Amino acid sequence: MQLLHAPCWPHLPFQGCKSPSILALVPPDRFLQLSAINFSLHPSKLEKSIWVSHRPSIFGCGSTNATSVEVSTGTAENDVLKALSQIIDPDFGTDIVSCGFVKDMQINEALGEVSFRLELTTPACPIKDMFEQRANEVVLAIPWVNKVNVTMSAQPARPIFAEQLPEGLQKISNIVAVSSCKGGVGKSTVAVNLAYTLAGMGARVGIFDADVYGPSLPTMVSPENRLLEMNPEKRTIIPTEYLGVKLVSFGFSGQGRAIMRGPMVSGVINQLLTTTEWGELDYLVIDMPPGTGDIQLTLCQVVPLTAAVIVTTPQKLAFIDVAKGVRMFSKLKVPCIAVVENMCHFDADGKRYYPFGRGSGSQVVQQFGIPHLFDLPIRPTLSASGDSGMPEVAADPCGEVANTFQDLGVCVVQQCAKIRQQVSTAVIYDKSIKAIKVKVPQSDEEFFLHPATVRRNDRSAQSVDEWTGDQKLQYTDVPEDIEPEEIRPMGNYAVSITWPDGFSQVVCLILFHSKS
Ligand SMILES: Nc1ncnc2c1ncn2[C@@H]1O[C@H](COP(=O)(O)OP(=O)(O)OP(=O)(O)O)[C@@H](O)[C@H]1O
Repeated sequence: MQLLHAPCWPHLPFQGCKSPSILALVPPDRFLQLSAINFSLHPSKLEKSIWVSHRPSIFGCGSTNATSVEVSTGTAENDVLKALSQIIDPDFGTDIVSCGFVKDMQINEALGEVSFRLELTTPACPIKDMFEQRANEVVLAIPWVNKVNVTMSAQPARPIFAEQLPEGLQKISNIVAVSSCKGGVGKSTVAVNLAYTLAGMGARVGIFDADVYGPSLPTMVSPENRLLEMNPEKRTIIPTEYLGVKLVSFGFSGQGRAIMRGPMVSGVINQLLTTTEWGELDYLVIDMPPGTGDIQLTLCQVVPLTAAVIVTTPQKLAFIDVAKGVRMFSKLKVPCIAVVENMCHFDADGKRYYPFGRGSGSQVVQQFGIPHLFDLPIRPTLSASGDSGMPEVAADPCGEVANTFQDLGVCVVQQCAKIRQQVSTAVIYDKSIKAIKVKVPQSDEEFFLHPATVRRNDRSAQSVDEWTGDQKLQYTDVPEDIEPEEIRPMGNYAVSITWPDGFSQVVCLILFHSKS
């Protein structure tokens, strides 16, 4: 049988990580052959354990634990859950109960009082008010209910292998790269205004200006403190802040523009990014240096990027550059979620002009299957606000530019949540048939794995001696009827399975390219 070739995920911090089990992602027909072969072996002989099929797809912002309705199953609870299941998350196309948003339900049947929490993965969820309002409405419509108390919360998804990341990055839920392949197309303008839009939506946000040669951030914002402070004991950098957004740029280091060679630049960027005390952030927006060379590649490998937004201008020539950027992210397995076509038109004398031509953005969208395209017109105010140190979306939050950024912000929030959700809905435990169910997104196909086999195939240091490779966890140590207690997504490409003995098994989802 032909073996499958597994590409590595260079942007994930696997180095030094204690060999997690691998849920390899293979075409469904391969899965059955491989699983049969693997599972017929004694676990000590297994190199990689479980084989699952999966492809990236879907999006939304609810909690990512699809099996976590924490209620008993009395009639009253069933009434409430049934009512709540009428509410469909428009992004996931699934009801909020199946999505696992409903938590901590408490019911006092005698008084007709119901309380529960709707847990989302991001405080910036654009439809959180709709969820809250509809949840109140549908539960109040139950005949025996007199009072409903809905609380909203957000449980930001933890980054993959958080403990393996540099300390400063450990509490950042989503890292979004804003990239262009040419300079001067408006990448920094988009990065800064996107970041302030996300902050305006209620998220905790940081901006990292990774352009060492020509940092734009110091011009575009006006923090009181224009120099980064160091924590001398921890040897870390404390970001400066403007209008509630944390900021780090080489331009705030007091060293002006850099005259450095590529490897030095990479070193400086990585040091700035990873030694910063970012604290808890929902989104870190990275204003990437223009281009697709070593500096950009190294940066992508150091940080676990959730997604990328590509900025371009309408010229035909720009298309070629953008294509390079999309290919770079694709190689690094970072999903490109949106293209912003900047300076696409301007309005004058009641007419619309397209000074750089039309169609390059839509060509990118079509050719590379990027789902969203945003047009940003030429606006003197956008340029002026950039130069004045006050982002346009903050200066004029109801203006046309702010509206476009609001749409982009909603897109980023939804896409980031969906990227995580695809992992959580890809792997869940189906208690009724006592099997770990693995769903192939964008298809009806599913696989069922025997929980004991999954547990036995763990390859972490707790189950296998790291030095000798000898099996520590013996086949008979795992009861045949073991059931997982919880399956949680970790970052884009892994789930953590908690077992009754408290052991937390990290299982990676890795896309396989079949060499058939
Ligand atoms: N839509 C727009 N309308 C008017 N001016 C704009 C627009 N977008 C960007 N600009 C202006 O164009 C100039 C370049 O923009 P910006 O610095 O964002 O580009 P960049 O791609 O980040 O450039 P670099 O690669 O050199 O950092 C800035 O002065 C900015 O204010």
